[in-house]
Amino acid sequence: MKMKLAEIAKAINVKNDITAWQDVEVSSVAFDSRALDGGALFVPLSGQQDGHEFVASAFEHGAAASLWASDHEIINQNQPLLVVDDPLTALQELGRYYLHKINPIVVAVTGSNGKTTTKDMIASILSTQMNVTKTFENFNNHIGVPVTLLNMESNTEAVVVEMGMDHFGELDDLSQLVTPDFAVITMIGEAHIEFFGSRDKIADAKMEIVNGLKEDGTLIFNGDEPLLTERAEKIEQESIDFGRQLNNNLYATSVTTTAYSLEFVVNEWPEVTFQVPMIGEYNVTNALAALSVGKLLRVPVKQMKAALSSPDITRNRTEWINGRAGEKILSDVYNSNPTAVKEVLNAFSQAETNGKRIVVLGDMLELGENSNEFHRELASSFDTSKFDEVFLLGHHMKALYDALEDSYHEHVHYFEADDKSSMTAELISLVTKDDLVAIKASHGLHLETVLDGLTR
Ligand SMILES: CC(=O)N[C@H]1[C@@H](OP(=O)(O)OP(=O)(O)OC[C@H]2O[C@@H](n3ccc(=O)[nH]c3=O)[C@H](O)[C@@H]2O)O[C@H](CO)[C@@H](O)[C@@H]1O[C@H](C)C(=O)N[C@@H](C)C(=O)N[C@H](CCC(=O)N[C@@H](CCC[C@@H](N)C(=O)O)C(=O)O)C(=O)O
Ligand SMILES: Nc1ncnc2c1ncn2[C@@H]1O[C@H](COP(=O)(O)OP(=O)(O)OP(=O)(O)O)[C@@H](O)[C@H]1O
Ligand SMILES: C[C@@H](N)C(=O)N[C@H](C)C(=O)O
Repeated sequence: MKMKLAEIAKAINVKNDITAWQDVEVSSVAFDSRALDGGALFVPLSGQQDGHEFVASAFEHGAAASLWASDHEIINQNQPLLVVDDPLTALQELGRYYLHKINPIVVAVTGSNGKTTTKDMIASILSTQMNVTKTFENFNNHIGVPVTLLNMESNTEAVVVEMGMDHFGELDDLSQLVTPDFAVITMIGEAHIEFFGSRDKIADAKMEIVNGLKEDGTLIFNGDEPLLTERAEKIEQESIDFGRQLNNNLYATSVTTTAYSLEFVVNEWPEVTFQVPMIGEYNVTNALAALSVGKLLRVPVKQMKAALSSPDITRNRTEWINGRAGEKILSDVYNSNPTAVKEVLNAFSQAETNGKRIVVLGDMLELGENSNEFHRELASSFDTSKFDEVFLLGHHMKALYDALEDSYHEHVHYFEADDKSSMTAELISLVTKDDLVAIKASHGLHLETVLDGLTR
């Protein structure tokens, strides 16, 4: 973004006189003084600490201006400060203003699983013929979405916005903020079910993404999910479905999978074979969602095929990386929930190896009162013929450990959540160059530290 403070002051109803700084130009927004580009507009947000404590540091690191909450006493009157009631609200209002100024096509993506991957695939497809801005990594909430909007360059033609939620009302707010032309729902799983109680309620919350959908907009949804099909039939806007069942608008045929790639044909283009360099048959479904958007925006199929053959995918989403001992690690440590774990284990079990298949799982969080049952149920994905060693970390994984002990004996290893170092040490002692390791846990377990131990 490039805007002068005079324009920003009007857009977000600034309380103070900024005439002295009206021609100061900002070229980005930032909420962390430790990670900002020169010329940024700093937005002091409240977390464990008050972001206002870091405004001076932001200026030292090159910020051109900063928002400032009106209930905070101004310490330095000589700096370009824009006084507002609430910096977060001001950030969102500025995002809305800038979105309407640039006026790109807006694609919003949500779903229990597959949001980030599908967002990346859509952006790769649209980038073959448009200037595209997409959500940075997983910046998908009430802070991340306005930051995404404000990251747009002035020539942006399409913005692909990932939208996350873990409570009712959050997608409503985000959808009303971005007013999408296309709203994509990847699937309904059990992520954050602790705050909803059922998948049915999760589906209700996910459908909030339609609340801001333009009248001539389109809902693109996973037609294999009855909870979505029954809700999509009730909306006013157009809706089209995708999925593996043959009654979908777009579906895949002749799918072949390896540990490193997927190959499939889609009903709409029987003469084309798509290749995606990723593991996990669920990524065929994500690709079908992305192809649905590309088709609606008339991207030529050859361009879509090329885009999916080398998509720009965010890290730590079922990606293969090399371990220090020569092993190959399937890293999926950003987050976890039952459907995602089952999908990854299924894919991992098909990966060829002359060595051992080692599974490392950390707790799946926010699953509510049935959490232990969700963890115990993962046992159905295990078989000593598929996986040779199992490492489990965290309080809830004890339920899975108890379920596997009789079949795995000394080949199942349990560790408390605060004992990652012991698990890492035992893993390192066990792994050899021919082995494959799959590693997955909820964000809160921070298994990336175990990954570091295996790769550094
Ligand atoms: C408010 C904020 O910025 N938080 C970030 C901060 O967390 P923390 O509370 O520790 O901040 P501090 O108290 O340390 O500092 C307060 C502020 O001061 C800034 N600051 C600090 C020190 C300093 O030297 N200079 C500074 O400027 C600091 O930046 C704070 O602004 O730091 C964490 C570590 O970097 C960040 O992770 C944290 O960011 C929060 C989580 C955030 O929301 N970031 C968004 C940009 C974002 O989109 N993050 C996504 C994850 C979003 C997510 O969890 N999505 C859910 C679904 C939606 C759930 C929704 N209900 C929700 O609440 O999010 C999902 O399941 O996907 C990401 O990071 O991937
Ligand atoms: N369509 C899908 N169906 C089921 N599981 C999926 C699907 N797509 C991805 N996954 C699983 O979810 C994990 C996270 O994928 P991705 O980051 O794309 O989803 P996300 O919705 O952004 O997740 P999060 O909300 O945790 O960031 C993958 O590594 C895989 O285990
Ligand atoms: C990323 C964040 N919203 C999230 O999903 N947290 C869960 C509980 C986790 O820690 O994995």
